[in-house]
Amino acid sequence: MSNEADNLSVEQQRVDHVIKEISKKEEKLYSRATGLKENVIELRKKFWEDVTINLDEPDDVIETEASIKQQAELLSERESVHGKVGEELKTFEKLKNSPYFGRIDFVEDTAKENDQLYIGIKSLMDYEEENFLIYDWRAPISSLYYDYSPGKAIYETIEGKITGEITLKRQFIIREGLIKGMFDTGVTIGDHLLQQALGHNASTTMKSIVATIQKEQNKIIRNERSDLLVVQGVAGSGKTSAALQRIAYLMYRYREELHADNVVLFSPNPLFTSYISNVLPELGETNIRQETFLDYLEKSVGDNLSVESPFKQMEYVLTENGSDTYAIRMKGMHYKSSLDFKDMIDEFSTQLINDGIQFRNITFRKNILISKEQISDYFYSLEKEIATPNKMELVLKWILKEIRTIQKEEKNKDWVMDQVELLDKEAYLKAQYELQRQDEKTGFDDASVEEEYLRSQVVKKYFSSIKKRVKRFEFVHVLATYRRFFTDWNPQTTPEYWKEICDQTASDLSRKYLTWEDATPYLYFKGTLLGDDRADRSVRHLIIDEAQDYSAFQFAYIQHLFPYTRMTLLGDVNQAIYTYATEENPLIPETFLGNHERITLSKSYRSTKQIVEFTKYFAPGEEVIEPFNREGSKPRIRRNNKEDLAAELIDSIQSIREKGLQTIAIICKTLQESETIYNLLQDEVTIDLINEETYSYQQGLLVLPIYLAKGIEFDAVIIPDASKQAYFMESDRTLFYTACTRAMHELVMVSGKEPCTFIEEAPKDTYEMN
Ligand SMILES: Nc1ncnc2c1ncn2[C@@H]1O[C@H](COP(=O)(O)OP(=O)(O)OP(=O)(O)O)[C@@H](O)[C@H]1O
Repeated sequence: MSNEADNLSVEQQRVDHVIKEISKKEEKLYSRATGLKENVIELRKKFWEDVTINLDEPDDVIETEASIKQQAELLSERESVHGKVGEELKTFEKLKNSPYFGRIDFVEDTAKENDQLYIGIKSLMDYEEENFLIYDWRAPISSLYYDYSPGKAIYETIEGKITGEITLKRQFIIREGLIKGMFDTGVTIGDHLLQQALGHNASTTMKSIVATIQKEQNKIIRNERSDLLVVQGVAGSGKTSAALQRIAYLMYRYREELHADNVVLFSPNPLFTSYISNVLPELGETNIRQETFLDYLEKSVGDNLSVESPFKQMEYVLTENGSDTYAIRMKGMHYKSSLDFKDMIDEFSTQLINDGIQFRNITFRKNILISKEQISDYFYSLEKEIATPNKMELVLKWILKEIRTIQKEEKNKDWVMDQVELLDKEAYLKAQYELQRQDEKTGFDDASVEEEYLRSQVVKKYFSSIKKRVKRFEFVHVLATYRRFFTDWNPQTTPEYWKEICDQTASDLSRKYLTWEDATPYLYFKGTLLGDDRADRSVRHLIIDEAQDYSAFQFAYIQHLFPYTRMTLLGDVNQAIYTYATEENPLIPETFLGNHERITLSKSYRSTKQIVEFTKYFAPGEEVIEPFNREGSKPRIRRNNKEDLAAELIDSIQSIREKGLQTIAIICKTLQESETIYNLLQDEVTIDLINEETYSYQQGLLVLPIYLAKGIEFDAVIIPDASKQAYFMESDRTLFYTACTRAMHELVMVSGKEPCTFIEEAPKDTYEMN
């Protein structure tokens, strides 16, 4: 037998041994799980039998409550243990299929013993719980695997640095318990495995990359020192992948203190949220809070305002050029994205200390209980030095006190008696029961007491909704105050066309419509009046993907909302598709971030070498872009004449499918164009149109606008109109680049007679034209 075959046989024996150990442990755990399950079922069935219920005396009621609570706690504790055991069993199943993916042999300088370490998605001890059979990829020692090739190596532990030598580095592909591939690697984590990982077809959900994490990516994943980590990575360089493995790493590293709801990920669109939703569960971790920034803002806006999505804004920018209001809105968009506008809001807020905040009347049955003037007078009578949100708290307390007084007076009015007469039998019975209980103590017992009681119940019910609204600060008319900013106030310095911008904004606000460019400023302003949502103090880590799409103002607002949160920003300046609104974004070096650490990723893994070699010529930024060495065919330009676009597209789709590629995205500049293409093709082929409400997609043929394809990848991309008429402005460059870089294996661009200038920037030998 050759040496290689020998090695393979020894390694397979070890895999078999590990699987046997897992099976033994699984069996033991399984019987524990069965016991627990029965226990939980029994507890649920007998829940009420084991609770002592006695409501006769107040003391008995308290005792009953305690007894229910105790029983519920016991049940929930058992359920949670049962859940954990279930999770562990699932992990065992995964490990039986593929126990590990790597091995390193390491000789510590002090020990001189050759340790063989096998690395997989979870740690595993043998049945006797004495030796590690598998090390978790996140364990400190596992960093050796990602950071070093054979030779001298160091890793860090809590106790300090450990030095030694790696004598072997081996990678495995194990499926269903069988070694399908085994490679001893030199410099980086072998091309073999990476080639395999990248050569497959696109999937509708992202996969974890733990077996092939690259050294640069590992720096992002394991970074613990920075409060603000900024990653600029070219398209397809693994930013999202690194972000997700980083979350899994942090959850492992800080497992005692960091829970899934302490970590928030802002993603670019709902499709992306579902695209990445499997990675953490695949790694055995619970999913964290994932939302779009739009979702986040919408939750806090209130006032029945409708918020424009960034996608609608982009659609407006791309399709409404030429309308009367367009130029003004573009100017407004630009200004409202800047920190100058934030300063302007601060200036306005400072002035509101003296006057100008708008309040709402507190009304009840069409009568004003407390007028807005009274509220305003009370507010402005408070010490000027007290911060506005604190003054609002004081106003709130004052209003509630006033309402309590009014409530008492209201009780004796006629309308209350009318309502009492309309009460149902149940309310009367309840009243009698209550009064009987009180009677035992007070000795009261007559009809007037009952009436009194019922009156107070009716008034209480009617006033409770007012109180709730007061507690939500609805007495402050934030919208009207913000509107005054544009109608009644003259800032010291203003941008060009400020008057027109103001008119346009005021008219939108009158319609209760918040454009995307106004959404963040509005919430920031609301925070200056009412204070910000305290719940966000629980967020310990915030990860922002596609960070280049955030304006200076939006990012400053995020920092203001999460002052104690560690942040990781990941993005690519080349894909900054909102540059029409904001040229400043958090990824541009030294913009406005303050203290931060920056990591750059320049290798692109998603697309074939041919696609990267083509797209890099028209990439907007200066970043170095290196392709990973995976071969494919050159991008193709098809110069059709417009009349037979459908035939042209179907022909392209067929030739792509003949290569065995399944997920083909027709990526358009706008939703409008996507709908046209969809209508053109829907009778000929099965095709899905993706819009901003689409939350997931199936493999197959899709049509979608560029802004919804962000962060996602497809086997093949077809750009149905890559002509000079479609992409001609400088601001189209990032759009075109983003669309092209979604392709893993094939890129086809259909152009008219004149392909767009960006294509012309690439040397002719980087593409084929027919
Ligand atoms: N180390 C790796 N091992 C295996 N696959 C990888 C690795 N790094 C990246 N990839 C793959 O490359 C593709 C692109 O990765 P990812 O989407 O994370 O890149 P990105 O930088 O976020 O891209 P973009 O900014 O263009 O959306 C994915 O298919 C991912 O699985």
